[in-house]
Amino acid sequence: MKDNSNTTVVVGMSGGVDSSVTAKVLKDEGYNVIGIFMKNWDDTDEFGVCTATEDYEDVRKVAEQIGIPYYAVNFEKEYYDRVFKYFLEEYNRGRTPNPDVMCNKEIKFNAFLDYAMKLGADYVATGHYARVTHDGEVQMLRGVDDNKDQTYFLNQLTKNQLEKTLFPLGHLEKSEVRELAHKYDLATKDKKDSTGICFIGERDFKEFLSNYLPANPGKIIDFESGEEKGNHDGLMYYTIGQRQGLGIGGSGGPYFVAGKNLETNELYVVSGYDNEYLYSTSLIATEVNFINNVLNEFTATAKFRYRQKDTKVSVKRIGEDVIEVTFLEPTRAITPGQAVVLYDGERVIGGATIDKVFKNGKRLEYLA
Ligand SMILES: Nc1ncnc2c1ncn2[C@@H]1O[C@H](COP(=O)(O)OP(=O)(O)OP(=O)(O)O)[C@@H](O)[C@H]1O
Repeated sequence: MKDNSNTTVVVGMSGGVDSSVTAKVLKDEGYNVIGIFMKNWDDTDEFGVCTATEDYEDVRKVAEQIGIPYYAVNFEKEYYDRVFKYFLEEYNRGRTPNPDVMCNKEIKFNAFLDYAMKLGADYVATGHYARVTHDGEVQMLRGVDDNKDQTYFLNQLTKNQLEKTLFPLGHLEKSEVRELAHKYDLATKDKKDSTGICFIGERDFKEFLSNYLPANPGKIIDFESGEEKGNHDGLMYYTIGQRQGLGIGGSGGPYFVAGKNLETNELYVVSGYDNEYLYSTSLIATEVNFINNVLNEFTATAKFRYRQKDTKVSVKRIGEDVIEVTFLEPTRAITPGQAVVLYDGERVIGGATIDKVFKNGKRLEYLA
């Protein structure tokens, strides 16, 4: 086996099963492993109890079981400035941001990675379901577990960041990771998977957001007939294509969110899942990140949201940081603020933020 004892890896340990197994696997491969827990959000509840304390307690147990040093660092300020502010600004603009993408770009593979490098680490590792190849030019590949692949959220990582990153779980299925946790009897072996917003966790989203942005109720309008259908609680609570939570029934439904008008504070809905107003044919995206070099025009497959099959697209660079993505077939519920992630088979080409959406060359202004 390769001698890894001179290679130091800092593992981001969340107190969850995936990062526990990550640390164990690397330790067994002979690396010099350090576990670090990040605290990026003050989640003290109304009783003064902080749930991060429990997670850190799990990090301690696992680190002691596998025999690695561990500690906690605080990036609350970085998280607030670089992720949370952006998150609020995007909602304010009527868009649906993706805080997990920003969190990976700015915190896990930036603030945290820098911190690890200053400690003298050669690599950072996380329990993400993705693969990175280091022989030859660095490339990012999808995780082999189709159901867990997290490359959608990692699309903003650059070659420089990936060169210093290991994803030891990328070639495993989630079920195999659980089995390993059981085999090694790790303290987190039966811990439930976390969901929710990166570092902020699971909460009542509406209530949470209303603490930061004033909710401004307004009218719900049938986009096709102009008819008033009811009232909404604030445009920020709705995303394109959504059905649930509109609170409108009656004739003509079911209704789906088709757009927003920030000036009049109106929410546009249309009737029927497959309504033509929910479909578009191309988009313009900004904040483009290509991991490896690309041509100015190429074909690829794309994901426009996390849980979605790939769609065939053609891509054209139209500015330093701007691409135009044209879909082979009209596509439903393309949402400004979300990421478009481009793939060449298993390989991640890169990603960008959806900015403007078009149908047959005409901009869909109503999407906000
Ligand atoms: N608080 C944290 N401190 C350090 N690293 C973290 C933290 N939260 C997440 N990470 C790292 O990011 C990876 C992906 O995070 P995500 O929130 O998707 O967790 P997950 O897939 O539920 O994994 P886990 O089971 O390890 O919590 C984790 O496996 C871990 O390596």
